[in-house]
Amino acid sequence: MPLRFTKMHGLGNDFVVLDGVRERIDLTPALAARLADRRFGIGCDQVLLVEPPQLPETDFHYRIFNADGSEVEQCGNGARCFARFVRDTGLTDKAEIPVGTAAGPLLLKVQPDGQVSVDMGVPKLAPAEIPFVAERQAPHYTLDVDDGAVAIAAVSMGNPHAVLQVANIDRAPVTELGPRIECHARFPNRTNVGFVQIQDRGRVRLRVWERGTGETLACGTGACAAAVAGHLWGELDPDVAVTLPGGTLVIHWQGLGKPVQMTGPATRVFDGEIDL
Ligand SMILES: N[C@H](CCC[C@H](N)C(=O)O)C(=O)O
Repeated sequence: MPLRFTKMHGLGNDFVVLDGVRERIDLTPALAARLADRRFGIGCDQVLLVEPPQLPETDFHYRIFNADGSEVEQCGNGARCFARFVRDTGLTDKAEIPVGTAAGPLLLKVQPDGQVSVDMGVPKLAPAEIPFVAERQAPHYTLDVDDGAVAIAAVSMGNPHAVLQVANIDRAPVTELGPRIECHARFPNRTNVGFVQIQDRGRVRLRVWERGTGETLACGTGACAAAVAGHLWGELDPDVAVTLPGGTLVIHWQGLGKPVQMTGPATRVFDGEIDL
C-alpha cells in the first residue's frame, strides 16, 4: 500500500512530512526509523506527522520522530516546514498558524518573502524541567565526560539541549563528544548537543549533534538554545544571527521569562510515494 510523503528541509535539516489529516496514519517508531533510513527507506533527519488539532486554540497537531524512531517534543526547522506544508497542500490558507506539539502550542507566521517566524515559547532552565540532574540552576554546569570535564549550559526549548562554547567551530569535537553527552547519565531523556563559537554580541556559528539523529546541517531548537545560553553567559545581545553549516537563522530573545522568536526558510523538495 503506497504511502504519500513530501520531502522538505530547513537549511539542510531534512524531513519526510506525512499528511495524517486527510487520512489517518499509524506512525510507529519502527516505521519512522524505516522511512528515515537513507539506504533502505526515503532518508531524513526527522519524520513529521501532521494531524487534526488536539487543543481548541490550534488548527493542527504535529508530531516529530527522530531518525532512530524516538518521538520528541519539539523541532524548530520542522515547525517552519510544517507551516509551508499545510499551506502548499491546501490544508490552510492562513498566514498565522497555531499548531499543537508535544511541548505545547506554537504560533507560526508565514512572511510575504516565504520565511517563517516561530514563537518557540519560553526556554526552560530549571534542571527538573530540562530534565538535567543538578543541585541548582546555573548558567554553567561541569559535566564529567570520560577522563575530563566540560562546561555546558543546559536549556530546554521543549526538548533538551546541552550547549558548549568552543574557540573554533571548524575544530569542534562534535562527533567525539556529541554522542557521549547525548547519552550522559545526567540527561535522563538524552539531549541534543550544541557547539557554539561566539563571534561577537550579535553573531555565532553553531554545529549540533542531535539526539536520535547525529550531526545535522541545522537545528532550529539548537539555534534557540545557543542564543539563550550565550545571553545567560552575558556574551550575546537579544538579536543573534546563528550560522550553522546549512545556513543562518535569526533568533530574538529578550531574556528570562520571554519567548524565543526564530525566523528562517522552509523548502519543499519533492512529493513521492513509498510502498510499505
Ligand atoms: N533531535 C531533536 C528533534 C529535532 C530538532 C531539530 N531538528 C530542530 O530543528 O529543532 C530532539 O531529539 O530533541
